[in-house]
Amino acid sequence: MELDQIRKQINAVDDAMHRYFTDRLRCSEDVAEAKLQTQDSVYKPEREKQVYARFPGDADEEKLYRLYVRKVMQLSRYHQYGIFLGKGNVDTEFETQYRSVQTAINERDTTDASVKIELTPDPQAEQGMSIQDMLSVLGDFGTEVTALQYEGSKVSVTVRVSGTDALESQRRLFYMLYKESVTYKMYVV
Ligand SMILES: C=C(O[C@@H]1C=C(C(=O)O)C=C[C@H]1O)C(=O)O
Repeated sequence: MELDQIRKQINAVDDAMHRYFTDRLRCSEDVAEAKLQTQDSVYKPEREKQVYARFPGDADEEKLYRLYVRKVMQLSRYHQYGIFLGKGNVDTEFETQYRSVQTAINERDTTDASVKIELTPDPQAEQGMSIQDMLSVLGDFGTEVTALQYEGSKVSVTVRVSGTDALESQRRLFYMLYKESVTYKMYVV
């Protein structure tokens, strides 16, 4: 088959995947609404395990599909955190930390600030993401990581935040890290 023809097929598959992805995200929105009603949490590791378990094979297609679905679920959670925050549903502890970072950035002469996030990821990822997942998500959304330190079970990630607008645009990302870590502290350095 001609390369052009195969690429047309790929485009058609991409169109279908885009439609399915959007459908899945709509379902995820409905789940978020239901969770908001019952004050339930976004991340459900047991459910995610069930999702993987439906595709248990050892073939490359199955293994790669599980990795793909992993990313899809990460984005699905990110989307749900957006819905939670959009409805003002945010943990007080996070809000306090976020506000003090905001104030500190406001009080600076320059807009260029570094925010240090000290967190403890769950080694078994029962609570959420591993540090590798977190770095991957930070990278996905264009957050610049300027330092990374491992201190026992804790990790310190320093990120560049150029002003309060930049902070606001990263709020959801930081909230996701907060919700999916065992401990979380962020401050301007
Ligand atoms: C959609 C849900 O929320 C989260 C996202 C999931 C998904 O995208 O499949 C699965 C479990 C949760 O971590 C859910 O709880 O079903």
